[in-house]
Amino acid sequence: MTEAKIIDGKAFAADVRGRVKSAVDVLKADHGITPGLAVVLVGEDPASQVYVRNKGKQTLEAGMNSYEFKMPDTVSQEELLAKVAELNEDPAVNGILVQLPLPDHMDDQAVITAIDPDKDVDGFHLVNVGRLSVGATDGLIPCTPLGCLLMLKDHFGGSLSGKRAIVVGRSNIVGKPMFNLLLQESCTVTVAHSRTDDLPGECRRADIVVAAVGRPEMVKGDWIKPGAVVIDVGINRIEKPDGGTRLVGDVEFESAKSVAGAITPVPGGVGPMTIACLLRNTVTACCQQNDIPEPPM
Ligand SMILES: Nc1nc2c(c(=O)[nH]1)N[C@@H](CN(C=O)c1ccc(C(=O)N[C@@H](CCC(=O)O)C(=O)O)cc1)CN2
Ligand SMILES: [Mg+2]
Repeated sequence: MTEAKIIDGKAFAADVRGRVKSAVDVLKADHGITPGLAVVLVGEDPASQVYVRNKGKQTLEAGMNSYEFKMPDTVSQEELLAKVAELNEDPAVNGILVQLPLPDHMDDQAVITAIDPDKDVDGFHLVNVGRLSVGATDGLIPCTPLGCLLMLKDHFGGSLSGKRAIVVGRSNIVGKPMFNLLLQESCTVTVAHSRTDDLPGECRRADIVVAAVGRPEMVKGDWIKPGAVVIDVGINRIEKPDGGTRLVGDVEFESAKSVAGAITPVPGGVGPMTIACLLRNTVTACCQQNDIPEPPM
């Protein structure tokens, strides 16, 4: 058995960003419009600070306007909601993202609900959840599942029709939207979770495994059907024997790569696609708000 193809998420994301930039160039040249993305960060979580900085940097590199708002973790939910309301009304802002997780004293869903669904470039608003579940074409799709789908479609040369897929994990942010996207692509989809009976057996039936449980290296190589495509959404920091730390996914990479047909690594797999798809969603939102056709991306 040959080793799996390693899907290079970094290169793939760079390619998506290049296509987003070309689309932005078209919007500027043909319509005089520059898309704008507003990102709100509450508190000082170190990982969130890095993600928000990268979002701002990549937004500018794609030729779009970036607006960054930092609020202390002592800010009240009312103050955050007032900021969201202001961004909803700002015509220069086409996309709004509130970085998660929010501090404990805030209700994530209440904040997401306050975002104008047409500017909800995270795709987390109930209106966008509904649009995705009925297959509407005007919805905004959550960035991480969209990134997974783009990589899968590329791998299979476009069509996923008839593939047996399993999504391990049922979160609102990844598992459930991933289920809907794969179903829309005419896959036969199983959603597995902590109560699933015989999880290894369920995984072994799948041509596509999307692991999004948040448990380090839980999915083992002998759970994978030979030749299957494995998309690892997990980002888990674990301790090394020498006391340092390293990032691992939800899949045991070494054992899985000798069985799978293709596999995404961690880091450098799905992660970079999240921000690339955020930029893509911002262009999509901008085109929808201005009633102009979306340039190919
Ligand atoms: N409002 C949102 N909050 C959060 C989201 C989101 O999509 N919307 N997703 C995550 C964080 N996130 C972006 O916000 C994100 C996570 C990871 C990566 C990434 O590129 N990861 C790298 C590894 C990075 C590292 O070394 O730690 C990789 O996997 O290669 C990008 C964006 C939660 N919050
Ligand atoms: Mg609309």
